[in-house]
Amino acid sequence: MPGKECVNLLVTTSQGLLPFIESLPDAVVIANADHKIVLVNSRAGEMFGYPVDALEGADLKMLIPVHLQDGHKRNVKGYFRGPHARPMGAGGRFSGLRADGTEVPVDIMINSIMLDGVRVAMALVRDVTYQRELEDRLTLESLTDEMTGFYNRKHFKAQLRAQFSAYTRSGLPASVVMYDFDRFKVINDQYGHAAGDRVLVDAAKLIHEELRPMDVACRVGGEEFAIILPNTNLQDAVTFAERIRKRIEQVEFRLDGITFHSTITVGVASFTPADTSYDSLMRRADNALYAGKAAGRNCVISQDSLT
Ligand SMILES: Nc1nc2c(ncn2[C@@H]2O[C@H](COP(=O)(O)OP(=O)(O)OP(=O)(O)O)[C@@H](O)[C@H]2O)c(=O)[nH]1
Repeated sequence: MPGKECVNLLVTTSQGLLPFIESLPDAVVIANADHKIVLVNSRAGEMFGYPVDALEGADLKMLIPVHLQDGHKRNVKGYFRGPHARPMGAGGRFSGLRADGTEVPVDIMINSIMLDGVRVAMALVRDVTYQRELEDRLTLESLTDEMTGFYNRKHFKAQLRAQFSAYTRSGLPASVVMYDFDRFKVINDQYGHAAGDRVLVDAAKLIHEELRPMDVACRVGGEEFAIILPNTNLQDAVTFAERIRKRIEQVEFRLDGITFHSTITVGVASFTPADTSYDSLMRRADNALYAGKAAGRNCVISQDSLT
């Protein structure tokens, strides 16, 4: 057969290959076209929590989490139709299944070899728990406002876009509650910037207590915030907005023995059938907020009140 894979194809025996795969720092799992494990190194046994002889001869699915098993079996079949060296999972995230039922995040490189006269796939499996945790932390940091712990504007837009898709697909309602602190400049001027920061941080904690797990609280500007309330109609969003407005109004903020108060003005908007993108909802929430400022602040205005 012509082609690169044939030039590189390793032809060997289990006995000949074993010392080499035992010398590798990664787990090695070799499987045939029938989805059976034919050879593993002891590192694979350690990684997956099985004795080596419990793995050899077993179905490969015992190392694959249930939700990935079907796709994996199809991929193995496809692989044997045109085997070549490549990473598995095509840039996606893959994980293995340990004997104790936990998952181990892995990166896998596969190649085809001839082993004991049979074409098999040899997988080098690397535990990437540390890298995945780091990746997840960096992703979260890139979407989060450090001061308040709320998400940032970038995440707000991405989430609102996703909510708009869900709304257009299935009519699932969603609302946005946008709030801005009143005369915040006065707090900064009167008590100092640290006092202003204290208000932003403590108010975020307090509002966080009012959220459901599905709600997405974001800092969209200096002292401007927006909360996405999925599966929430305008009336319920207004009730929520009124609740947080009252909580902020009642709280006594403290810094270095000094106490002070603050209030917020809130604009509320929900998707409507006329919306062609999430932008129009944002505009309505913004307009409602500014109508509230014009009306004297410390109040909740919904899109229904806009003319
Ligand atoms: N302490 C602190 N102040 C901030 C932060 N971000 C923005 N600000 C301040 O927030 C103030 C916003 O002022 P304005 O836009 O005039 O609004 P305002 O004084 O709240 O008045 P209204 O919104 O009209 O009620 C400015 O003084 C900003 O410097 C922050 O992270 N910390």
